[in-house]
Amino acid sequence: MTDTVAEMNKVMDEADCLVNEQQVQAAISNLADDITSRLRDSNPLLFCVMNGGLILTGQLLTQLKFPVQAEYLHATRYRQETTGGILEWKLQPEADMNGRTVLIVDDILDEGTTLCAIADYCKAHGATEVLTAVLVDKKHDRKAKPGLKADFTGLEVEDRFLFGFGMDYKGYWRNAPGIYAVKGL
Ligand SMILES: O=P(O)(O)OC[C@H]1O[C@H](OP(=O)(O)OP(=O)(O)O)[C@H](O)[C@@H]1O
Ligand code: HPA
Repeated sequence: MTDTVAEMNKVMDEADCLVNEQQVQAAISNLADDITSRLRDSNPLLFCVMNGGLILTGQLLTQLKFPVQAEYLHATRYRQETTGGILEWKLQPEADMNGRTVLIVDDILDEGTTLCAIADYCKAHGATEVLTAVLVDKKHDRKAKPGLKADFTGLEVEDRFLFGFGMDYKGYWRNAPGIYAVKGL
């Protein structure tokens, strides 16, 4: 076993499970119901925010009960760190969003810098309405704008460094089937 694999297995062994798989699945189903009620007649263009939004988007999409046009974009600011830096666009959206309702789907709204920058980009490129959906909103008062919230939030979770269901710790454990907090962080 490589040192990294051993380290990451230790991270999981020592982590606190804050939300179990069943609770996450229930939150995703609730999100899907709320999004369906709000957007079923809006012909929205959905963007998955890679990489973290991958798992939520996949699980959400099959539960949305209307025809969805799904695309992706890639913006990142944490890389292998546990604090965020400057947002780097790795892939800007290619789809034409002029005159469209856009739904941005991501794993977490932490400080909210990422979602605000993506929403600004979409508005600047002609989207008439930009809505955001996240699995997790982290509870703290360091938001990019006071009181910042996503339009659709699955779960509110305490202010720890999280992994699982799309969220990574040093690039690992996005695949963890629950929401976990790293020991000591
Ligand atoms: O609300 P914020 O404080 O801006 O943080 C949230 C963002 O941070 C994570 O992405 P990250 O930069 O780690 O890239 P990744 O999705 O590739 O892991 C996460 O997936 C969100 O996109
Ligand atoms: O707590 C977190 N975990 C993983 N990725 C993140 N990106 C912002 N906050 C987090």
